[in-house]
Amino acid sequence: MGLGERGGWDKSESRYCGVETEFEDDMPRLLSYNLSSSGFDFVVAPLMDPTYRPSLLEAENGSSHVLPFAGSDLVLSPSQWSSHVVGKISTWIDLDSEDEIFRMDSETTLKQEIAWASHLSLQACLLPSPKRASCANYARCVNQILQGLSNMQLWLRIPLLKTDEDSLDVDSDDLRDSWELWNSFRLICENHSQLSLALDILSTLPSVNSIGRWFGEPVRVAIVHTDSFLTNARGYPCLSKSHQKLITGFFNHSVQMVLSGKPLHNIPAESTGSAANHIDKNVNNVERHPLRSYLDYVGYLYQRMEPLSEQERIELGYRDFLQAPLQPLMDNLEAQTYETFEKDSVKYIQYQRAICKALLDRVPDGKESAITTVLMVVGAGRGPLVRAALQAAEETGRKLKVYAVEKNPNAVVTLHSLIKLEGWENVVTIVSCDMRLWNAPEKADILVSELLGSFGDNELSPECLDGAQRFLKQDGISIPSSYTSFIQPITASKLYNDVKSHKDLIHFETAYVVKLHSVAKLAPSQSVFTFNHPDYSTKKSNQRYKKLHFVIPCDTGSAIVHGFAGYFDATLYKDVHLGIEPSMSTPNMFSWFAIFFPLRQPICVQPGSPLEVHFWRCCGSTKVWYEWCVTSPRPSPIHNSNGRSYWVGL
Ligand SMILES: C[S@@+](CC[C@H](N)C(=O)[O-])C[C@H]1O[C@@H](n2cnc3c(N)ncnc32)[C@H](O)[C@@H]1O
Repeated sequence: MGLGERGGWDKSESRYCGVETEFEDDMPRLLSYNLSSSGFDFVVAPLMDPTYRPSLLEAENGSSHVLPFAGSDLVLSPSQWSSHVVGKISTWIDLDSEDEIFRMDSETTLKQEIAWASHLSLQACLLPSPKRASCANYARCVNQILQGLSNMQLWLRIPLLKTDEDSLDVDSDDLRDSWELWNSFRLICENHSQLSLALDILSTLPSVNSIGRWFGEPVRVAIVHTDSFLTNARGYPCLSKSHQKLITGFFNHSVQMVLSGKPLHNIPAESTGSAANHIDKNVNNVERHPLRSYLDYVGYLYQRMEPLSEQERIELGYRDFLQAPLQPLMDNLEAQTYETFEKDSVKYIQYQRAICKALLDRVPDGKESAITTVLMVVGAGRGPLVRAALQAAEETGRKLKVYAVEKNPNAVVTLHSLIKLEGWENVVTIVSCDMRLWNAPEKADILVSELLGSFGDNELSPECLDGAQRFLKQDGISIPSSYTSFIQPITASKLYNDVKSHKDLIHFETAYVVKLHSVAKLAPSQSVFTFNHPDYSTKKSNQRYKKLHFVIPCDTGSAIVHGFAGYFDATLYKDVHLGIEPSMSTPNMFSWFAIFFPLRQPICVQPGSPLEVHFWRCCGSTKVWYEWCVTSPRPSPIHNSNGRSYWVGL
């Protein structure tokens, strides 16, 4: 059973699907019935007889009773318990009941069952859904248990439910938005990383926006009820298009499935065996598990998914993994990093297209042999942009003189051998120097650079190009000619917990490079800072300040903001752009992941009411840094004041 976090969707893995069962005191029988021939990977089974109440038993037997657990620990091997059984905590418990005896019984039972599950080394227990909106005592007790828990996960069961605001009485006590229930529970439990979610998928689904929120939450399992299934023309269970999309989304996020409920479909006794039918037929007439056709359908949805591309496979290990940002000026990149960049052919194709257009604008047709364009690649690395420039010259028939300027002496070694190998000695001059300090022997027509970070200007492209602008002709062209950063609020429980695990302020005030995956994007991104090159304005400054208002769509419901995802888009030249802002990202380009600006305290936002955010780009004599804060719906502290935690050295 892949109950821990899986790396992600992978066709070579077996699927992980469990079944929810009734209490059965013969555990080995329960397992053999549901697993071996029936195809499930694990059972979600009650650990204790549901008729048991501590107070009744104590009254009858005093304290010397044996708890009515489902068999002793000896009935299964430790690995069977741990791989094939998820403990289902008694559903009758209500720790917020008005009835004190019942409440005490509930607490005792919860603790006894979890203690037993820990003794068995189960990987997870399913906690029943809170019975009421006010569930402080339940959450308090679970939090207490979490403090002493070794590795086990607690999956809080929550129905996937959100009603339209106007479809309920104002005074009704009915649950309107189950996310609120989850949110208050996990806040009381201080976002404990071993508290996660089991979502009950019902026959009616909430809006797409509202479902989207859950993808930023720690959903471990989706419990699909048989009554959520429709019936296809052949009498077999199937799911609506929106349910299919949801289940596929869960598969993509390593969420396991559990089937629950009684079979509601009368499967035709005889199957035709038609190839068009996706259901795996029981040709041998062996008695089938009553939920087998439901399991087959879920398996079919799994198999039907597009396999991951090679690039996605490579990136699997980076998903939702916080990476320390680069210090590109202070540090020198390693060969391995250059190699990764150089594999991204899409990036260089875009640069080549931009350089072609610039060359054609610079040198009109008919003047090809009369004019030599001086092109400088500043920050040339190991030479891929030099190659792109020379290919553009060949493509357009323009004559080129190239300077390759690079401050990393190790990359310069590679540049020298590349130029020899390619026979570019007569066209390319290598300059081993920081572009801000170089005294160029002549001025450039075209200045080509790629000094961009995930947030555009965060690797100090503006400061470096300010230094290089001195040797660009007055009418010269900079590629890129501009770049803009973007942010959007996100729910990102995993990232938040990872930042929090460091237990210090520094980590909450650092921007991380992350391959975002299990996040909910709560509103469209908005532009933050733009830089244009060249920039001859007299009051030029690279300091920036921007105030932004995000509005969470009304049908989303309330949501929690753990921080901001950051992106960039760069205009290389005219209509040639390159970037990672999701709505206009360059397809198949992989050089940049997004950036993540965390918040020290997650902020809950109501739909329709604005989230006001401030971002500053600050510049000192030795460093550049960002500061950020939220002012509405409630103020947050300023993050990274004076660049005390995170900065980029000049
Ligand atoms: C992101 S890499 C790009 C390398 C290469 N152009 C490519 O596309 O693969 C940026 C390069 O610029 C260099 N660099 C950064 N700041 C520089 C500066 N001020 N002067 C010269 N080179 C610089 C770095 O050492 C690094 O090799």
